[in-house]
Amino acid sequence: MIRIEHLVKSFGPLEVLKDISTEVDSGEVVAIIGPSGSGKSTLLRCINLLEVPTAGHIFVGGIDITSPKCDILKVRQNVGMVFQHFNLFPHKTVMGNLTYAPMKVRGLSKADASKIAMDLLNKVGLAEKADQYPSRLSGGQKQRVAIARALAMEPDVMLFDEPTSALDPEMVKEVLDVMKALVRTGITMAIVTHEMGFAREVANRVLFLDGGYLVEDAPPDVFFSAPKSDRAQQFLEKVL
Ligand SMILES: Nc1ncnc2c1ncn2[C@@H]1O[C@H](COP(=O)(O)OP(=O)(O)OP(=O)(O)O)[C@@H](O)[C@H]1O
Repeated sequence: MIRIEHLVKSFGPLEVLKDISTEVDSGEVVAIIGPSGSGKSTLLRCINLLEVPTAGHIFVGGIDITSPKCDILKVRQNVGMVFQHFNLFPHKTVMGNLTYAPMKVRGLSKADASKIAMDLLNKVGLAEKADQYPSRLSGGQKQRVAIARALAMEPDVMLFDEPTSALDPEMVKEVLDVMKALVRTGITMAIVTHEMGFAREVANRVLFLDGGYLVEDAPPDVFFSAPKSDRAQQFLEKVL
């Protein structure tokens, strides 16, 4: 579903991703972990072109999204993203947040977009909040709306950039539970996370980045119990 070939990303003279190659199969769930500043968010953001790679290629569903001919809006339609700070539209209701892009970008009628939105709000347990504005919601509820909003575009791939980092501890579980339910639907997911227990439980693979290098790419049982590199061992000693 996603193939990354020799990806390099620089910000001016600073090379933050260094020759990264990996693949994510359809239905796979990949956790991206590593120390602060190692390039995790930048890697994720390259997959929907929020960051434009400096070199290398990224294929999503067989399409080279790094080709100059590629339509960025089409890519983003197929690759949903959930951010740490929710990024909901503050002046739209929950329903308005969910129906905006499906109507504007996918050209759905209001009735069709509303039906998809209501199904999703039921799935994330927030149907009764459809007419509320984001400012009236808790952080956990906002993040569940953000997940539903991304899903309303019916993407093939979902990207999560530290989706629970900005939440109070008691709200982390409700968001992780929604994500676990999503995993069971078989959608392809890439998740930058500091939640090691969650990564261990739901991911098919762990990508460990350090200093812009993809240092390890392994199943969670292997990575967490017997990391190959010193760098991953040191990291795990600090976080587990
Ligand atoms: N837009 C930008 N302009 C310049 N430098 C950037 C930009 N975005 C990221 N960087 C730098 O790239 C490096 C990698 O950042 P990135 O946010 O990808 O790391 P991360 O592993 O996600 O970190 P964290 O866990 O702290 O979020 C850092 O040195 C960061 O300062």
